[in-house]
Amino acid sequence: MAEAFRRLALVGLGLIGSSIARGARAGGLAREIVAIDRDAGVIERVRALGLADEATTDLAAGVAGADLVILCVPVGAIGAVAAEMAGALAPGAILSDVGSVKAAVVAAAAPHLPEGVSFVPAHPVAGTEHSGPDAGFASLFHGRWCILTPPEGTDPAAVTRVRAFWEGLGSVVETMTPAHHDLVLAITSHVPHLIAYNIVGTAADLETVTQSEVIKFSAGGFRDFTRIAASDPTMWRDIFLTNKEAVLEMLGRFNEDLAALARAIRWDDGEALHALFTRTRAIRRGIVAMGQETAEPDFGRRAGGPKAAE
Ligand SMILES: NC(=O)c1ccc[n+]([C@@H]2O[C@H](COP(=O)([O-])OP(=O)(O)OC[C@H]3O[C@@H](n4cnc5c(N)ncnc54)[C@H](O)[C@@H]3O)[C@@H](O)[C@H]2O)c1
Ligand SMILES: O=C(O)C(=O)C[C@]1(C(=O)O)C=C[C@@H](O)C=C1
Repeated sequence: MAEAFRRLALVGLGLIGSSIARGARAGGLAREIVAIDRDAGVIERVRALGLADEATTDLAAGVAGADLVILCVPVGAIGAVAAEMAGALAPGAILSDVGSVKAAVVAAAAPHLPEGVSFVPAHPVAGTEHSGPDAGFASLFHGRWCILTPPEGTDPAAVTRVRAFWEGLGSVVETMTPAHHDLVLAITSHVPHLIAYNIVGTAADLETVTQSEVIKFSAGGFRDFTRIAASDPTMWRDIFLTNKEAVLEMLGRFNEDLAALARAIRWDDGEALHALFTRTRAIRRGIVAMGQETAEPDFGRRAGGPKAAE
């Protein structure tokens, strides 16, 4: 079993921060857990739920003496939080985060970090459409990827400890560059969310279909989109604004393929439609056969999700 951290400081006790708190406690991954959130109401809930040994809105006091600090705030807030707490970090501490975008997080946080603090950015590829400390659960990361993107020159011992921490939470850990991470997640997570936000918005705007009809007849496919489109607005605004280039690149490809589909429909090209739908069905069946519903495309690396890789 991984060596437990002495004092784990979690900044931001929403879905992800509170799931880490629950999982770290269940797995004995930290001797002491301190919860820090700028929202006093969240701190109150953390206390009521008994998620941490200490809970505070005071960032500097909370991170003082911690040997692992994990930022679990929206991506757009990470730079400011890193700047505010930098002076309070203990020498030898490891700083990490869980942001859904990595290059922008590294650029925003790294310049503020004092000598002797190792930075090991992480992204657990697991979540739900819910937010806040009540939404978290200890098994959220079980069997799910956690991607580490340590900047060049990061102390390998710090990377090893963060890897062991995430494995202790049940994740399967992989390391890659921030730029590669952002490209992969643009197509597997960010663009799908954009599509969901867009289709639900379009349906809600239709003049010939009233809001109540959208709700009444929503079933199957559309209902799945509404779940994703219920995801946190602040979190997703920040993701799109900080992973702009990769999202626009993938959106460009998506738009081209969508135009080809529209053309096939217009010109009664049933063969083209059938060929694509057959290919996509085989992809889904392959994923299910591997026992991993949420496998990532391999981008020339390897096919399948964590379970397939085991
Ligand atoms: N929700 C998901 O599915 C998911 C999955 C993987 C990673 N992430 C990433 O995890 C991070 C947190 O997401 P979440 O879903 O837990 O969000 P959340 O909205 O549930 O929680 C965020 C918490 O951060 C707090 N916060 C915001 N700004 C702060 C600041 N400046 N100082 C201190 N606390 C602050 C908020 O009060 C809130 O309690 C984001 O960076 C997101 O990209 C989310
Ligand atoms: O399952 C969901 O609800 C999610 O949106 C989780 C999801 C994803 O796209 O898979 C969303 C954002 C995160 O950065 C990681 C995971």
